Amino acid sequence: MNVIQLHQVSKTYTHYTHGVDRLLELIAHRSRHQSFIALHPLDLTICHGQVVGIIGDNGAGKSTLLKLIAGTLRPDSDGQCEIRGRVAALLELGGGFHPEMTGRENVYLSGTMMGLSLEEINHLYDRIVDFSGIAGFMEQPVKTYSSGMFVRLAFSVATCVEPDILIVDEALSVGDGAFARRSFNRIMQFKQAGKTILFCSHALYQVEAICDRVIWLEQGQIKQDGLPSRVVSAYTEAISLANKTLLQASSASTTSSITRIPVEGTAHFTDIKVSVDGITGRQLEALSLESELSLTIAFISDPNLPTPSVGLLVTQVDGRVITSAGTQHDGLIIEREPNGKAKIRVQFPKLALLKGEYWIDVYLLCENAIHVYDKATNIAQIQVHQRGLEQGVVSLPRGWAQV
Ligand SMILES: Nc1ncnc2c1ncn2[C@@H]1O[C@H](COP(=O)(O)OP(=O)(O)OP(=O)(O)O)[C@@H](O)[C@H]1O
Repeated sequence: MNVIQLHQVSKTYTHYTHGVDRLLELIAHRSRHQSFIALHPLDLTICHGQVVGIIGDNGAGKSTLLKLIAGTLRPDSDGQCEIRGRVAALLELGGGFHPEMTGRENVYLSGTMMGLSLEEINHLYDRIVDFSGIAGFMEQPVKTYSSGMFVRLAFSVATCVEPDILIVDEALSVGDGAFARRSFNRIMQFKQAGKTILFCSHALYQVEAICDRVIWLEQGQIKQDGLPSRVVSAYTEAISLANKTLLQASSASTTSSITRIPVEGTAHFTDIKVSVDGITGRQLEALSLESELSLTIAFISDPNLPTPSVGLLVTQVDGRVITSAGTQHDGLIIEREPNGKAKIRVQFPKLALLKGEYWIDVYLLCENAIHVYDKATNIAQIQVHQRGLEQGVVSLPRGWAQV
């Protein structure tokens, strides 16, 4: 059954160079704006129970598309959006909340706007507050909330009202780690319960892990729509070279041996060392099929959490993933100290990469290797040299025979 059906839906925004132009336009009845097509006319059908990821560069039109589906934005006049079922959307921080009203009042307001009766909201109220974890702030105006508190409450409302369609726009990247994990688990429960989910994120790994269909938007048009593995890798290939040119570790914790105790429900790296043939560094040289690449990875985690898993990616300069490895996939059971600390090593003897420049990204993930607790991207750059003329990026183990 189709629950979302868009027919020739587009969105054009009006851009004014100066704020005052809007007023002058009204007074003088002369156009002082430019029209900007954020979304070109598109047709889209989403079936009940599909988990659809929306990916694309900044400004590609992802949020615009989600807002049109959520009904918080009107399409241009020719388009038609048909939506079946109750929609709960987490689109912008505090979107739908009234800043002057208290958390409690906003819960009732949001519930009413989603079509719930007073009795239904009364019935759900404690559950919403309980999941949000901000019971002590429900009588305060939400304008006093931090961004994390906004997300907590908005997420609780959106998911406790049992929507048929859940729309999540990057919301999980805000909020603290423990809540991010809980909300992630809740999304997975929705998926298991067969709900329809639209999930927009720049975290491609998560999109691929969660979704069963991915739509790649480019400059307001659907560039690809299909299986996550295909669409995500096509998108990754298209991401510009510029993304990888700087040696930047995205997590400050990667090499600095920080051992602060993690917040409840979270985990983070405390140290990552990358070495080739015993030399440790962030810019390393290796000899194809001879050198040994080794990573020593230390992390600390809330001891009450299931033991996290660790994954790594070897990528090329354009972001293309060459290979990956993970403790969960490889069946390593990491042993932690009672305080939640652990240290592991992975070795790649006789490095099978051929000549070229490679980068290493390391991820600290939940026990199912989906939710990301911490990441260290571009943690090291490996320049691989080779003796022979073998072509490509990897050397496959092989056997030749005369037959
Ligand atoms: N209210 C608005 N008024 C004018 N232009 C807008 C408005 N909202 C979005 N745009 C423009 O429309 C384009 C698409 O924006 P949109 O937020 O949908 O992109 P996105 O793919 O979600 O980007 P990001 O990944 O950065 O969130 C952008 O160029 C943006 O500047």
